[in-house]
Amino acid sequence: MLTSDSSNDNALLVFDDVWVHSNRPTTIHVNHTDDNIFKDASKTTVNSASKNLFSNASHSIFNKLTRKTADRTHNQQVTDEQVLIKAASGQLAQGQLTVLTGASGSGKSVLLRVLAGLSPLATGNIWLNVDKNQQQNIHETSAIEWRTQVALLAQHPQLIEGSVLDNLQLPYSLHANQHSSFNIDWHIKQLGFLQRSQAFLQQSAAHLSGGERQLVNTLRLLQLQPQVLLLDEPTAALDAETANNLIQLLMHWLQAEPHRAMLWVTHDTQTILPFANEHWNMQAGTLNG
Ligand SMILES: Nc1ncnc2c1ncn2[C@@H]1O[C@H](COP(=O)(O)OP(=O)(O)OP(=O)(O)O)[C@@H](O)[C@H]1O
Repeated sequence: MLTSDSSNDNALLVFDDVWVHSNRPTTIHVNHTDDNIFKDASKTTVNSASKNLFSNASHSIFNKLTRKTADRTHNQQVTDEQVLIKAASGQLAQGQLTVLTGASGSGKSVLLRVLAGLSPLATGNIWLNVDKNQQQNIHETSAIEWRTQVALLAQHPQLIEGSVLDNLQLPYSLHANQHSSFNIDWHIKQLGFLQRSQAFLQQSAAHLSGGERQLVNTLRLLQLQPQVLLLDEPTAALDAETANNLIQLLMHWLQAEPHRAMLWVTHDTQTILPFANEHWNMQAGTLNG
C-alpha cells in the first residue's frame, strides 16, 4: 500500500487502492412479486359463479383488484451497483508522460474523471505533492482548488457561442481564476506550434471543426497552468499533422516546468507511445502498471 510518505520523491500525483462504483438506475419489468394478487385476480376471473353473486359492488372490487395487479406489474427502477474501478494504485511522476491504454469500456475515462475530482471514489486515496512542503489530499481539498491543479481535457469539448478568443478568455471570468490574467502573447506563441495564424482567434466557435474545437479546448486548459494534465484521447478527432502538432505542444508544455505530469489515454499507441515514460493498461476496471 502506498502512503503519502512511501511514495516516490518524484511523485506528483499519487493514488492508492481506488475503487469506483456506479449506482446506475436500471429499469426492470416486475411481474413476480405479486403472485398472490394474480392468484386472487384469476380466481375472481375464473369463478364466474361468485361474480354473479356479487352484482355491481363485486364488479367494482374485481376491477380494482385487476387494476392493482396491472399497477404492480409496471416497470420498476432499481439500482444496479457495478464496480467500475478495482483497487487502482499508481503514481504520476514529475516531468513524465504516462500513457494509459485498454479496451473500450475498460474504465480509462472513469479513472481520469475520478483523479480530476469530477466523479466520486467509493474508497481509496488520491493526493497531490504540490511542492516539497505541501501535500493536498482529494478528500480535504475543495473541488475547485483540486481541479485548477489536476485538469482534465475531456474527449468532447464544450465551447460557448462567440469567437475562439471569447472561449479562451472565458475561464478568467470565473471566481477561481480571478488572480490570473489572460495572456494573448502566450496564445500567439502556442498557435505558432499549431501552425495557426492569429486570425484563428477571431473565428466563430460555431464553425470550428471537431479537431479545431479540441485545439481551443487544449489552449483554454493549458493557459491556467495546471500541475497535472489528464488527457482523454485528445488527438482522436485530429488529422495526422494536427495531431503531431498538438503532441509537440503538449510535450513542450510538460518540459517547460519541472513540476508537471501528464496521463494520456489513447487507442493510438503508435503515435504517443514513443514519447511515454510509463505505459499502463486497463482491463475490466483493473489497472496494470
Ligand atoms: N457515470 C457512470 N455511471 C455508470 N456507469 C458508467 C459511468 N461512466 C462510465 N460508466 C461505465 O463504466 C465503464 C467504463 O467506461 P469508460 O468511459 O471509462 O470506458 P473507456 O475505457 O474510457 O472506453 P473508451 O475507450 O471507449 O472511451 C463502461 O461500462 C461505462 O458504461
